[in-house]
Amino acid sequence: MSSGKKVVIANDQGAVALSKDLAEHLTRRGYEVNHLGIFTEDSVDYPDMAEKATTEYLKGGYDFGVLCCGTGIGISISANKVHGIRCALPQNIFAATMAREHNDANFIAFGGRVVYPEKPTDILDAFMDSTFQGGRHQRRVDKIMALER
Ligand SMILES: O=C(CO)[C@H](O)[C@H](O)[C@H](O)COP(=O)(O)O
Repeated sequence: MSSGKKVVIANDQGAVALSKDLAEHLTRRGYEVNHLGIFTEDSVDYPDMAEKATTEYLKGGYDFGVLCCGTGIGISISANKVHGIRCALPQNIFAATMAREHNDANFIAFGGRVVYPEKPTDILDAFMDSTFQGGRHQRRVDKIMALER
């Protein structure tokens, strides 16, 4: 993961308001945010947005990526098909912390039509303020990545 404070974010029509909130929050936290859209509720297909964001991320220089659709499910499934991407879909602050500490996730997904038990911005904070712990978790992440081959 890069040490740069740069994030790529993309969404479909199911999360226009949420992704705007998250992008603004990231900007307030000092991140350079590359928001690829969409910015209106005109219908797009979430795999296309996942592809755009992961392609941009893999060019390098990004700390992590954020993906949003109605549930977060379709866009995270799509992102996880891309070589080198580990996209988490945490349901709360605890899971977001673990996504980074144990899974070394490089993308986080949210659902704009989901009711979260905690503020999505707090869940995002937990993700970006946590660090991969390595050790036994490195072995498991290596095994995840070996599944791509
Ligand atoms: O991927 C999803 C579900 O897994 C998202 O919720 C999408 O945003 C949703 O499927 C889009 O639905 P829409 O009715 O076409 O807006």
